[in-house]
Amino acid sequence: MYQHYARPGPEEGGEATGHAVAIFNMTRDSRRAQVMDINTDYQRLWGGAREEWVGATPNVVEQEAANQQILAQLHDVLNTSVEHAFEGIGGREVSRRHDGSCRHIEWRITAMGAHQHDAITLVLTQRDVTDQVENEAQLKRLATTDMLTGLVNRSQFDTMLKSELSRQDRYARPLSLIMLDIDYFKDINDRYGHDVGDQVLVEIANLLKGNLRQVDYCARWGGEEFMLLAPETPLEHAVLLADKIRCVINTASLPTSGPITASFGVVEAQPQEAVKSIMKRVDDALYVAKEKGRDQVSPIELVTSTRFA
Ligand SMILES: Nc1nc2c(ncn2[C@@H]2O[C@H](COP(=O)(O)OP(=O)(O)OP(=O)(O)O)[C@@H](O)[C@H]2O)c(=O)[nH]1
Repeated sequence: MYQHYARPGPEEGGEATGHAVAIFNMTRDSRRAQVMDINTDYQRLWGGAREEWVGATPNVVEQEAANQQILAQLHDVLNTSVEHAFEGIGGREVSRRHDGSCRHIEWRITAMGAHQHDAITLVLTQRDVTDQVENEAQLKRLATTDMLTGLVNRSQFDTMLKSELSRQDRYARPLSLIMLDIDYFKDINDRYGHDVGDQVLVEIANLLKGNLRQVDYCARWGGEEFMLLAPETPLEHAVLLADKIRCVINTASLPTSGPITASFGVVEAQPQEAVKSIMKRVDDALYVAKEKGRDQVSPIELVTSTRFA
């Protein structure tokens, strides 16, 4: 719910503009918190007149139960802190402002002085960090998404694969990886132009998304290559899945005159297998599908040692 502040940061010393502030007190024997004063930004955030707030319980967060819980925890921390040792608590929550809008509010509570007559005066500071949270989310999306297709990109897929491999090891569950590559994609670009090529990639990405389970992962690996990761799926089922997608692509109505085909490599993760190893095996399997004439699925058992022996 909240965290202790180790030490105030450099910009956290005073009441910066745009910070909602409430000064309140709390007594040792009761969990009751009573507002002594508020600033206008606090009024802007929570509504109400200053006179209504004085004597009322401060709003750390909007939700009544969560607010009570924070104040109860604050009381416990204050009662167990050695005198002068309370460095503050804080957190970040989504709260509804008085105007009805939902905002990310960062808050912290620090002491204004030591206990006096068993009461302590505290300062609640709140800052609207919604823009910052949304910018961070947008940056994360940009860093992990392939801009053309909207699928996750290669580096994000690497992270997912690593984590799924360790989960598969931890719980000894099957996990399969499918790599697919559109056949003769260069010809599509050459014949219809790069824009149509891009459109084909987008439509195939949508077909992939539409034919996978929610728990499966789908990424654009680069160019005309895609990766599918299917948790809880042994090799035989992954081969069936790959073949279903192969047929879907074959029969899809795409912005080209003839059908488009794709080749598939399929492998199931081995116990304790490293990312590098499974990637090499799936790439080898795809190579076999291409060598055998394309428009087909090649599971790892069919990979002969001729190329890599
Ligand atoms: N339109 C478009 N083309 C791309 C994109 N990325 C890669 N390509 C093209 O994809 C083509 C891949 O060609 P190749 O690697 O020769 O493979 P291929 O023609 O599909 O042949 P096979 O894989 O052997 O069946 C190249 O012409 C690349 O320029 C992209 O984002 N958009």
